[in-house]
Amino acid sequence: MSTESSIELSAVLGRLADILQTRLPANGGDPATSYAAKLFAKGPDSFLKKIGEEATELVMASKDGQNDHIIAETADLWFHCLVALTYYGLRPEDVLAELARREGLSGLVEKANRPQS
Ligand SMILES: N=c1c2ncn([C@@H]3O[C@H](COP(=O)(O)OP(=O)(O)OP(=O)(O)O)[C@@H](O)[C@H]3O)c2ncn1[C@@H]1O[C@H](COP(=O)(O)O)[C@@H](O)[C@H]1O
Repeated sequence: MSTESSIELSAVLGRLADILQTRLPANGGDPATSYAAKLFAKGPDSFLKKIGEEATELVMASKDGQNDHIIAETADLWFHCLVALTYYGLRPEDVLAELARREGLSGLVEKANRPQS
């Protein structure tokens, strides 16, 4: 992936997070006109349940192997994850920073170095 498209990726997520911020009850989000505001008004169980559902739908779409369906379900999952991040006062940039921190660190090595419990 080129640097340009990765910058656009961050920009899209950042813009969506900015919009979600305006949907919080404290910022005047209106459940009558906004799906995100409706989720925030209902409370965390509403969007946490959606994350579970969308993850399951992504698994099923992946099993079917239809790319457009996989993309749509991933978008739904990412959207609801962003709703959760916003609710908990976090930003997509926080997640991207964590992924950047992990860059080049093999998952196998990281797991082997975890403290024994
Ligand atoms: N990216 C999205 C987005 N992706 C998915 N969705 C909604 O997420 C829901 C997904 O739920 P399902 O597919 O399960 O549909 P459903 O079964 O009818 O949903 P439920 O009734 O079970 O809740 C649908 O209502 C989609 O429209 C989204 N809603 C909003 N956005 C973005 O968020 C912005 C703010 O949206 P509002 O808060 O509605 O103004 C929009 O401008 C968009 O950029």
